[in-house]
Amino acid sequence: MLRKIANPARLLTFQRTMASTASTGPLVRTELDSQTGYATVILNRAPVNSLSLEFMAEIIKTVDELERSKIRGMILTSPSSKVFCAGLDVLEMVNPSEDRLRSVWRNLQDTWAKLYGTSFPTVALINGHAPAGGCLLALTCEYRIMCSNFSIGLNETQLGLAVPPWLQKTMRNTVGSREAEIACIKGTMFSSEEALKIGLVDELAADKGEAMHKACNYLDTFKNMSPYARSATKLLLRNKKIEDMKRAREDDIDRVVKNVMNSDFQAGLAAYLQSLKDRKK
Ligand SMILES: CCCCCCCCCC/C=C/CC(=O)SCCNC(=O)CCNC(=O)[C@H](O)C(C)(C)COP(=O)(O)OP(=O)(O)OC[C@H]1O[C@@H](n2cnc3c(N)ncnc32)[C@H](O)[C@@H]1OP(=O)(O)O
Repeated sequence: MLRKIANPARLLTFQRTMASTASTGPLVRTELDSQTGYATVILNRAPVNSLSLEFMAEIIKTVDELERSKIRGMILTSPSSKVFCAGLDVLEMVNPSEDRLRSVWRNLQDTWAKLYGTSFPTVALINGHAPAGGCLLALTCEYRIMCSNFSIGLNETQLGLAVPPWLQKTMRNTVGSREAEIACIKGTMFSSEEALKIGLVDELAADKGEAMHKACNYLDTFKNMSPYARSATKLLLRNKKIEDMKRAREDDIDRVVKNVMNSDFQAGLAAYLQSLKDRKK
C-alpha cells in the first residue's frame, strides 16, 4: 500500500493515457506529496511491468516532468504484490523489425540515463521480483530498499544476452568489481537477503509500508541540504558514465541487433517463452 497522505488535496496525480497497453489506467502514475516534495512513481504496466518501447518512453517523459516540477525526491515502485519489474518485454525480442528493436534498445539506454542522472534523490522501493531490466531500474536509483522474499539480479546471460558495458559499470559501482563480475557472468539472481549482503540493496523491509517509511527516511536526510550542492555532486559522480554510454550507444545498439536477430538466439527465446508458460502448469 502506498503511504497515506494526511491531506488528500495535496496529492496531485499526473495521469496520461497511453495507447496499446493491457494495464488499467496510465502506464506510469505519479503521486506528489506537496508537503515533502516527494514524488512516488508507480510503474503500472500489468501484469509484470515488462519494459515495452512505449512504457519506457512514458518513464522518460515522467522523469522529465518531475525535473521541471522541481521535486525534492522520487520513490520508484510497483503496485504489484509480487513483481517490481520483470525486465525488458521479451515479446519485443521475438522476431522484431530492426527499426523497432533499435528504438527499444535506444529507449532502454535513455531510461537508464534519465533515471541515473536525475538532479533529485531517488529510491527504488523494490516490492517484488526484479530480474534483468528490473534490476537495471533499481540500480539507477541512489538507494534501494527491498521487501523480503523476492529475487533480484542481472540474469541476462541465462537468457542468452550479453550485459552491456554501461550496465556492468553500474553494477560494479554498486557491489564492487569482484561481485559484479561473477554476478554478471553467471547471471545470478539473488534473494533479498543475499542482495543485502553483497550491497546490491541497502535495506530490507518486511512489507511495502515499512519500505515506504524507510524510503522517506532516506529522502529526509537531504531535507536541510542545498539541493544545488547535492545534485551537483551526484552529477559529477555520474555524468561521465552517462556520457560514456552515449558515446558508445550506436555500437551497443548494433551489438544488440546482431545478438537478437541471430537464429540461435530466437530459438533460445522461443524455448524460454515456453518455459515461462510451462511453469504455470
Ligand atoms: C533486446 C535484447 C537485448 C540483448 C542485449 C542484452 C543486454 C541486457 C541489458 C538489460 C536488458 C535486459 C534484458 C531483459 O530484461 S530480458 C527480460 C528478462 N526478464 C525475465 O526473464 C523475467 C521473466 N519473468 C519471470 O521470471 C516471472 O514472470 C516473474 C517476473 C518472476 C513473475 O512471476 P509471476 O509468477 O508473478 O508471473 P508469471 O510468470 O505468471 O508472468 C505473468 C505473465 O507475464 C509474462 N511475462 C513475464 N515476464 C515477462 C517479460 N519480461 N516480458 C514479457 N512478458 C513477461 C508471463 O509470460 C505471463 O504471461 P501469460 O499470463 O500470458 O502466460
